[in-house]
Amino acid sequence: MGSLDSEGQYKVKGDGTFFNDGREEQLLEFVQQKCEQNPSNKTPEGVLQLVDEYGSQQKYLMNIGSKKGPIIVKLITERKPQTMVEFGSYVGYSTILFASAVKRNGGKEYISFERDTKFASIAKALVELAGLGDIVRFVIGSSSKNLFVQHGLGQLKSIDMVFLDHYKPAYVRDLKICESLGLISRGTVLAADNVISPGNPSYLEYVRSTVQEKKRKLDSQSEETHEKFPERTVNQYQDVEEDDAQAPGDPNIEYNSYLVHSEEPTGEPDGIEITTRIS
Ligand SMILES: C[S@@+](CC[C@H](N)C(=O)[O-])C[C@H]1O[C@@H](n2cnc3c(N)ncnc32)[C@H](O)[C@@H]1O
Repeated sequence: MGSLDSEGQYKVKGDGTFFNDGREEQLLEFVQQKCEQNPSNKTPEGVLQLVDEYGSQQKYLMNIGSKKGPIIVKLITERKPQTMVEFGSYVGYSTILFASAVKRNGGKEYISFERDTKFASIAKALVELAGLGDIVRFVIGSSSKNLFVQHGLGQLKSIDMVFLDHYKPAYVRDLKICESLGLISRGTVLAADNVISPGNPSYLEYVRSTVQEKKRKLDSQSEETHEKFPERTVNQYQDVEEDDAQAPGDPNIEYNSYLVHSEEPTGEPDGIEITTRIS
């Protein structure tokens, strides 16, 4: 992966548009050109290095980056997941970084859920350039609906590790769907990005709750709301319809959960919540 020192930090996000303004197509062209000029770039490390180069020298990209990424690579190396699922591919940075680690550690499949067709096709092109087309499968559309679809088709039977990095209010909803579908087994590990920046209090509350607390909440039928998220986070994908696929979850599942502090590729403080099902 691209090893960036403090001088190689990504461009700051800024207050305006920070994605879907042509930069993703520009990135793909940049990486393709560099790979044509020098085919030795066509490896996971080579492609990630080029994406990092674009993010630090041209425009900000909402990738996990080279500071938080290794936290999850270490988990993959320790736990050796056979099947890993990711929510939110964007341009495929985390897909390449984590699928490469899954493959190195004997895993079979990396399934990446991405709502946006254009982002998914850019991610797919970069994954192919990185030589990981044999292990990565993209599922395009809303993650919540597609979890039901994939499960119904028999294409998703169990998950060993999950990386959550999509619409922040959907973390709890998709985890509950996975629980209800029986996809979360004892030992399944969840790694949730951005729990400090922009933050995800509802998710942290859910994975840190006791069985009794979850049962009480389910009994009182309290609804998930967007109240605990900054307006910018709720409206980030405002051009898409709100998801209606839901499931109650399994309150009997017990998790062990802890926060690992780290940084965004811009240097901004952030953290990853690591959660393991213990019973
Ligand atoms: C922060 S980016 C992902 C970055 C990527 N994981 C990485 O680190 O390289 C979030 C992505 O989630 C996607 N997304 C948002 N809501 C989604 C949903 N409900 N289902 C699937 N993808 C979603 C967005 O289109 C966007 O590409």
